[in-house]
Amino acid sequence: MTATQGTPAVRAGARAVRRVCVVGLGAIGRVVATAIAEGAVPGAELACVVDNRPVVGISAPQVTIDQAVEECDLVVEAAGQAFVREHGARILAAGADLLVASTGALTDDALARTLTGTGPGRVYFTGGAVGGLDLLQAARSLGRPHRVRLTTTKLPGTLEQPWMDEELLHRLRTATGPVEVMRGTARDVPVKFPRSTNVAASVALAVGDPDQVEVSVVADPSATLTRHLIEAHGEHGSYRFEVNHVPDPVNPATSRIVPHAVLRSLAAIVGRPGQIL
Ligand SMILES: NC(=O)C1=CN([C@@H]2O[C@H](COP(=O)(O)OP(=O)(O)OC[C@H]3O[C@@H](n4cnc5c(N)ncnc54)[C@H](OP(=O)(O)O)[C@@H]3O)[C@@H](O)[C@H]2O)C=CC1
Ligand SMILES: O=C([O-])CC(=O)C(=O)O
Repeated sequence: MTATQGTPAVRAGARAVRRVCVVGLGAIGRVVATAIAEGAVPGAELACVVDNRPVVGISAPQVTIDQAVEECDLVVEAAGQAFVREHGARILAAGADLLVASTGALTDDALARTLTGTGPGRVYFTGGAVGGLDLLQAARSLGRPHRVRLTTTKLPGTLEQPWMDEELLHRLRTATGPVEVMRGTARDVPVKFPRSTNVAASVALAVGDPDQVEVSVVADPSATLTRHLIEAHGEHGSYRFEVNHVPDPVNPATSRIVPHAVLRSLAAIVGRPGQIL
């Protein structure tokens, strides 16, 4: 480090307030954008928003994604896996960082390679609706766990998909108790339920291997709370994290906690001196 680089003034300058764009102003993005605009995240200001539909009630300009990459230096994605696939690399190449909520996109090895190979922007993901990922990530350095399992239980209506046949849809719609609608790995499942099982991909990112995470997706008409149960066992220990979330009232596929998890992730990325991060 040179003498100039080491001066407090220059170091403080490197921590300029981050100009944030929120993409997707739905259940997650609206809460996130509103909080940033209100100054709830020290170190971040809301520069602009991007959405497919006209946005009202947010005090930042709505722009195209092309304009956004010019105007911001951090994009918070709350739009969907397709957005990450389509625009992720361009955002990073333009020099903006990307905080991903739709982590299911990242279990595509080719896309993950492209994103990790593109810069100077950096890719972050939020833990979103699940907890314990920091510990699973830490445990990884002691060796891969033997078994990792995620069981996600949601209201049947939140799990209906265009690819489902009549028989499965009928089972979902007439269920009087829990029905397993898919069993697979964290590589297969988030692709099949792109708006409902990103959590599987988030667990996989923590564990380091989507093929190692066994996932069971359960529809349960009595699941007024969305449940995610993570179980991991290895030589170094065993872990069990269970969360039960109130769903968002407008989009019950998404848990109400998720925008707040995104805000927490953002706060850690843009953290200011004077905060314990
Ligand atoms: N990591 C986690 O734990 C979780 C992750 N998620 C992820 O976050 C995403 C957003 O969730 P949520 O807020 O509940 O979803 P919503 O459907 O409530 O909102 C998404 C918004 O993004 C818009 N949108 C979609 N695609 C684009 C695009 N290419 N460009 C601009 N705007 C776009 C949608 O518009 P339109 O409706 O017109 O397409 C909609 O307004 C989910 O799809 C899911 O992938 C969700 C929950 C938990
Ligand atoms: O919000 C949740 O509980 C989980 C969710 O939709 C997802 O992972 O895509």
